Amino acid sequence: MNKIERLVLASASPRRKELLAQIGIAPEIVPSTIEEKITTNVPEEAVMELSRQKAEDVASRQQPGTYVIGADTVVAAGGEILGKPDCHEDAYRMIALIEGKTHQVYTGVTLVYCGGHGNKVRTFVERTDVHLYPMSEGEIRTYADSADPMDKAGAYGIQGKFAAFIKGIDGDYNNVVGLPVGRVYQEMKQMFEQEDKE
Ligand SMILES: Cc1cn([C@H]2C[C@H](O)[C@@H](COP(=O)(O)OP(=O)(O)OP(=O)(O)O)O2)c(=O)[nH]c1=O
Repeated sequence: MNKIERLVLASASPRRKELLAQIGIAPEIVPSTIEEKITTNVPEEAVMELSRQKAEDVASRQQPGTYVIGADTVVAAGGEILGKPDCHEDAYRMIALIEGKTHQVYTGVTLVYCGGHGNKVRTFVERTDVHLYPMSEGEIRTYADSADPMDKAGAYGIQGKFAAFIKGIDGDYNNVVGLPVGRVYQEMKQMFEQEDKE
């Protein structure tokens, strides 16, 4: 992992930056400015598609030798894909849908290596199942009216006050917070090894 000439995180999410910092990676931050477009109802495919759009948008403005990381997180519940809520009412609706049950969190990640002769792209998706305790109407209302849900997929943050309602998870915790850093590291390592062979 010491061969990176330049690493760029195509994300405005402070959580993703912190998760990379936790494993000793300090990328430059260049958030993507594209309008995100989903062309599928399958959550795994949607997050991979969006992570790729973000990473490729930023990669198109980078010098050769740069690695770019793009990511996207959604919650899937009751056949619906839940992104960030539009307003507090929307947050209430999302939390009422997921309380007392199990839902899935998917994060799609795309790594782009900007080569001199075209880019190399690697995309993958990580899933975590999250089990929630039942919530009263008052608990849903208080949480939905707070600032916490507004910038988060599914209208909750496992890392904040919402922890009071988390019964357990199956899978990677960091994936729920927005970036499965263990998997990202392993995939980057494989990408570098491939570069070395070529
Ligand atoms: C479910 C869940 C999501 N989230 C966050 C992770 C993501 O930052 C956010 C989902 O929005 P995203 O669109 O994936 O990312 P973003 O808008 O924050 O940043 P960018 O598009 O620039 O990359 O929800 C939590 O922080 N905690 C949680 O428990």
